[in-house]
Amino acid sequence: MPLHTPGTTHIYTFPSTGALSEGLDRYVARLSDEAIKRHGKFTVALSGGSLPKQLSAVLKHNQEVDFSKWIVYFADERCVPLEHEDSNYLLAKTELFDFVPIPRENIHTIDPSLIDDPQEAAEDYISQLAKTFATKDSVRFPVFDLILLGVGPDGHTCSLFPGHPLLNEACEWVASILDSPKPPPRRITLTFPVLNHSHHVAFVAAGAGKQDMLHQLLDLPGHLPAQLVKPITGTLSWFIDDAAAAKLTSTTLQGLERL
Ligand SMILES: O=C1O[C@H](COP(=O)(O)O)[C@@H](O)[C@H](O)[C@H]1O
Repeated sequence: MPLHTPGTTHIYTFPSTGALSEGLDRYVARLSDEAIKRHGKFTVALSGGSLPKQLSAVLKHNQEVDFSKWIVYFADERCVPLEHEDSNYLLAKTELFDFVPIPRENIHTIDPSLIDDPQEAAEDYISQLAKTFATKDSVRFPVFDLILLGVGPDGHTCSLFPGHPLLNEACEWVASILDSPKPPPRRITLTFPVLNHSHHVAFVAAGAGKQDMLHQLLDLPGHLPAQLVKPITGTLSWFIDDAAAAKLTSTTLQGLERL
C-alpha cells in the first residue's frame, strides 16, 4: 500500500463494514509501527461519531500494535463532562481505550473543569498540544502522524461546519464553537491548518447514509469542509464501503483501490 507519497489521495473501498475495519486496522498498525520506529511515539487525533466503532472493531484485538507509545488527542470534542453520552472521549473509551493499553496520561481530553467556557477549553487544549508537539519557525502547527476523520451528511468534519466562519481560521491550532448546527452546540475543534499539516489524514465513511455526501465530495468540485482537507505534504486517504460508494460516478469508481 503506497502510504508515503506526499500530496497523494487514495480512495480504498471495501465490500463490507467488517472488511473496512480490517483494512483500517492494517493501515493504522502500519503507520503506528513506522512512527514509533521513526520518533518513538505515535501521535494520533481521533474523531467521534461513527469512527471509533469502525476503528476499534479489529484494532482492539491487535496485539502487535505498541499502544503504550500512542499519544492521543481528539480531532474535536463536545463541551460536556467526560462521562456524558455526547462526549467523544467517552465513545472512544468504550469502543477502544477500555481494550488497549494506551497509558491514561497519553490520552488528552478536554479539561472537564472548563466546559462552561469553550474558549478557555480551546486555549487549554492548545497548551496540551504544545507539550507533545515542538514547533519550528518553518512549521508553526502540530504535525500529527495520523488524523482520523469522519464526515457528516452536510459535509462537516471535526466540528467544522459548512458556511461557518471557523472555516477561515488560519492561525489558531484549536478553536471553540458556540453554535454548532449539530447538537451539542458548544464544542472545540482542531482547525484546518492543523489537519493540513498532518503526515497522514484518513476519512472513514460507511453505509448507505453517506452515499449522497460522498458523491458530492468525491465526484464534484466544491468547498465543503471535508473538501478543504488537503494535507500540504502528507497523504489523504478515504476508507469507504461499497454501500457508501454506490452513487459515485464511473470516473471516480475507476480510481478506487481495493486493499
Ligand atoms: O459531530 C460529529 O460528527 C462527525 C461525523 O460523525 P458521523 O457519525 O457522521 O461519522 C464526527 O466526525 C465528529 O467527530 C463529531 O463530533
